[in-house]
Amino acid sequence: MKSLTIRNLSKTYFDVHAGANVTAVRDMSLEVPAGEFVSIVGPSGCGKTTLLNMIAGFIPHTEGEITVGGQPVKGPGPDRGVVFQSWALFPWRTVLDNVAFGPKMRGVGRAEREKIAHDYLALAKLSHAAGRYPNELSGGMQQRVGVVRALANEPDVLLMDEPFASVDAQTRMTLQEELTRIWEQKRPTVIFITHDVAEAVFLGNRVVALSKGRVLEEIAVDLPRPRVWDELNEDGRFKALCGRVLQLVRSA
Ligand SMILES: Nc1ncnc2c1ncn2[C@@H]1O[C@H](COP(=O)(O)OP(=O)(O)OP(=O)(O)O)[C@@H](O)[C@H]1O
Repeated sequence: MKSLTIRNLSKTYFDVHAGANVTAVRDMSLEVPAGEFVSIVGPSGCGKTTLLNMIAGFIPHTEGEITVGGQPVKGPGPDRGVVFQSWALFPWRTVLDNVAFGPKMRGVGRAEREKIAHDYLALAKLSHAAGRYPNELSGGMQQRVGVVRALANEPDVLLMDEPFASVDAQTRMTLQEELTRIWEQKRPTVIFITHDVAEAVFLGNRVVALSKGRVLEEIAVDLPRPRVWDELNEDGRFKALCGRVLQLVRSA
């Protein structure tokens, strides 16, 4: 697993509609030690997705530096896995082949990549769906497969942009519990963007609140793990942390 360092990072877009520059990320610095789970919250337009896209190497930054394991990010790479809200599985491949696709691209042989895929599907309690096609799965299951597919690449850094936003509340809670469980076993470094304050606190070791392209405040989440909703729903510390993060987001 690798650390992530963001130093004095800025991103300015040229907005063709307004005919002017827009600064989406402004002199931002953030240190994420290897294996940490960081949740990122902030109001719409504060630069969350821009930040994630720069870490992924999908878009260039204007100023500053991003390093993963000490190496500067110059473009996309297998050390960083990305999961978006729209999961876009390959519809013509089974669940197993979707999950095995990343290892296949890395040149892993069939037997080995299928073993990797089976292991990750088992971790996410999806073994029964291995032979199905995406259109035979519910939205929540597709979302889980999307997460598992990213994990099967064993990235050092996992970048997640509101991956559970479009599933029902019940499924979302299950996905959150599964993600924390898998993270505890594999310990990738995670950057998780969400608008959901309770989700940010439930998942993270730390919640970073952004405002207008800058880090507004960082809040350590010292709740014990494993975290399960039945316990945390009643936990005074959890509620207090959610209250604090909500206040920050509203003031941002
Ligand atoms: N390709 C682009 N061209 C011009 N401006 C852009 C572009 N992408 C984003 N922006 C602007 O940059 C700012 C930050 O956008 P970004 O999508 O990173 O915010 P966000 O925090 O992820 O928002 P949301 O929570 O609504 O997804 C916004 O003002 C947005 O309009």
